[in-house]
Amino acid sequence: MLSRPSSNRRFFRGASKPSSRPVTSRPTTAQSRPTSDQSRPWTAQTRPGTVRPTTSASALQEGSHVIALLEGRGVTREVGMAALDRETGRVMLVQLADCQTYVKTLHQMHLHPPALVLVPDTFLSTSDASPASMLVEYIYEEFPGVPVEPIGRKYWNEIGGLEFVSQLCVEDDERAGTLLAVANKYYALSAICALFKHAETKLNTRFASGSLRIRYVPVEGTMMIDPDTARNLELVGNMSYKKSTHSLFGTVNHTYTAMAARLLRVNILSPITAQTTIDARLDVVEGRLERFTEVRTGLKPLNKMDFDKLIACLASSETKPTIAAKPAAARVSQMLDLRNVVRNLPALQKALEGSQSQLLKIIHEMLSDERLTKIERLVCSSLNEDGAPAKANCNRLLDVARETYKENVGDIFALNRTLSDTHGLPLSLMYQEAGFVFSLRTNELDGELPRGFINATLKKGKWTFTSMDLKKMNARMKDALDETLILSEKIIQDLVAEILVDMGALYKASEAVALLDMLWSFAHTSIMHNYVRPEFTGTLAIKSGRHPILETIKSAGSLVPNDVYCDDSSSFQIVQGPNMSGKSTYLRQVGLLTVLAMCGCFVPAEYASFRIHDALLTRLSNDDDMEKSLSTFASEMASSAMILGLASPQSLVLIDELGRGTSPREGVGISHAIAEGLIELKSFVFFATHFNELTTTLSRQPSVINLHLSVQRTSDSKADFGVTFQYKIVDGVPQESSHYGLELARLADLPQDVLTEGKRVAKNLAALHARHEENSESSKIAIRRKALLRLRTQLTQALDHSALPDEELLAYIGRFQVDIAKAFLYPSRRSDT
Ligand SMILES: Nc1ncnc2c1ncn2[C@@H]1O[C@H](COP(=O)(O)OP(=O)(O)OP(=O)(O)O)[C@@H](O)[C@H]1O
Repeated sequence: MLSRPSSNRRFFRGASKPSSRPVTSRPTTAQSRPTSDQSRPWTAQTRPGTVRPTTSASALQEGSHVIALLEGRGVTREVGMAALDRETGRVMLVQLADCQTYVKTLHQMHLHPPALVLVPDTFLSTSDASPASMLVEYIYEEFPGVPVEPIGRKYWNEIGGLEFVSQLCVEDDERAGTLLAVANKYYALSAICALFKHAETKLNTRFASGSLRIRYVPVEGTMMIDPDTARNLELVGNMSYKKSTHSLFGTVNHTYTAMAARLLRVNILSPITAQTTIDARLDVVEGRLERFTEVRTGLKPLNKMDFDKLIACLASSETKPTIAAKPAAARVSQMLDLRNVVRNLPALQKALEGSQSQLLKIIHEMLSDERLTKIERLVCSSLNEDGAPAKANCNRLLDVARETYKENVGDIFALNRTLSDTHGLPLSLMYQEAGFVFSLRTNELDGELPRGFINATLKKGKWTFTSMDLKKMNARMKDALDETLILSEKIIQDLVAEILVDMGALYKASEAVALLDMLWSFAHTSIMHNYVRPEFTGTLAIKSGRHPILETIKSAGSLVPNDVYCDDSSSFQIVQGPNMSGKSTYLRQVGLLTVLAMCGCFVPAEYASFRIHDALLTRLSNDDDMEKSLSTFASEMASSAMILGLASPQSLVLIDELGRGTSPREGVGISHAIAEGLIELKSFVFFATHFNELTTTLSRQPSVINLHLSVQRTSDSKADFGVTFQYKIVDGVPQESSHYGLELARLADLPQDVLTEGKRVAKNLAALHARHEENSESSKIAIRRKALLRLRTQLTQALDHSALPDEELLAYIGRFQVDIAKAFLYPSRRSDT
């Protein structure tokens, strides 16, 4: 899917007003969906299954968060958000200034997929005269099926929010920082207040004091990837293939624990921007994760474990506690899981002992917390191997209840023996939900059951029945059993209360294991697929880069590696080539490799250097616009507006074919205008287009570079359109004489004289165009400008990143002199690459 439906609404705001909707009903985008090939863009015709989503699939992962959102009414669109993961008990707070399309808020919501969204009641539509807020409209569109619930305005209270944070936030090293960070965040605090009020009153859940990991997330520390981009690049999921591995997440996910898989997902959707942190992660992966095997052995017993979920279960309790045997049994099983976790941590800690890497040292330290040993001792000494409380003597009442239970069971067996003797029948006992019953095979009963037996039923060749005495004994036994469990629950509750004091250590251990597991997964992937360590130099330079998802799908050797080079002097790259030549794949590869590198993972290439980007923004062609019955043009314009609004010099922008939905002349005009806007912003832009004219109209811009995907004419009739796709990126504009469109026309059996005339006109036009270009004074100026810009970038690069000795550096700089002289003396020898 990809289109931001609401953005289109914005685009046509004058034409149609968003409809107001009742709280529970959600718009169905499928209603007026056209058939799949109706008005399909021509470029997408025969593409075989590249990994591409085909349905809206807005939820990249099943939601488990309750998200409370509050928006300021001012011009700045300040949004506060509090998200509680119901499964893991993590709470995230964020406050940001958003734009008209709420792309940042939606991005944060995708990072914490919602199961329920809470908004102030005033945000929802009450009548046609008072429509729902735009933010709510966007949520309906982006997360169809997720309920949006109104919460009374009085519950959105800043002071109440701060009280909740200071009462519930776990006592650890980050607590003080969290309290400080949220102190002046009015919207985020109000949102958390409404969230916990809702948890108490509607979800019937209360959290123990100091038991939740509440964090304030500064949005600046991560690269912004809008939800459409995440879907189009198939970062965490794809809808074309059933196999979940056909996504970036699937490609690098070899994690054992659930926490690590979650961490990986969040990292891929919002990679980090702190270079020191990225480098620390890369150091670990480069050492191929010291003691790779030992770490794996330590992680294996934790397979599928979710510490966070476990800790959250321990920390939460029902607001109206029901003392019953069932929750008691669940508590016992949670304690057993906790025991497994704490028992297995020392193996991991040992595996990291004496590590060289700074990050591994920190993880080792987090796992060496003495409080973990204390918890282990506490749990192990409190539970038997079967999970029953071991400290029998610690509670006399429990002793008595257990004895009574045993006696009751003994009495039931004695009754069975007595009745068997009295009636001369081989009676046996069976345990059912309501307690014990007598049973007899049909062939063991000759005639009728003796008097005194009741409720006889025949099932699968067996009679089962009971007696009044047995019923009474069952009732006594069940009472004793319930009493045992309830008393055990009390003991476990006391144990939990003791553990809760050291909750911070458990959360820390969970974080440490998640990070270690994720890094192990990175190391494993880079060994398996031969990835290399990326550098961060400010220049995007990739040698023989491979599309990481395509690499796992294509047969060995069939994937063509490609190079990328982009710096300040070549920040706008026009990528051309006929249909199916690999343009989209090339663009996506640039995006995917950047994401991998910024997560701290190695990348599939022979060499790779990146810039740290603040945002990855894309307009990638997709078929889902059709499904959402949106005009291609409207969708393109909406995403372009979003990109122009958010892009900065630090952004990476990928645009695949603009201007498809309008006339060619308008298409060129609009593409040109958008391209100029992006050039001015100085973002790194990869711009795939079929409009040859752009290479001319943009040629005056010194930072524009032309590239194309090479194809070769072939006599092989089996080859597509009489050409072979080489999927290789090469410098410069494609040769006008190629005329692949005419080759295609030949296949369609156009008369020979029409083809010949077509070729003649196309050739003459190309020659005319080339002559004009060569002689034009302005094109000479453009070439000189380019040369100067390149010189400046090369000199800055050399200053910032060169590790060459002085002499070699001088020789290197000397070569720039030659290039610049050539550009000024022979400007007509174009070298725009
Ligand atoms: N480097 C490559 N190595 C091998 N196969 C590739 C490579 N790049 C692309 N392909 C294959 O070529 C097909 C077309 O690629 P892609 O969709 O990127 O082309 P395109 O030029 O964007 O096409 P269109 O203009 O029709 O959108 C895909 O199925 C893909 O698997």
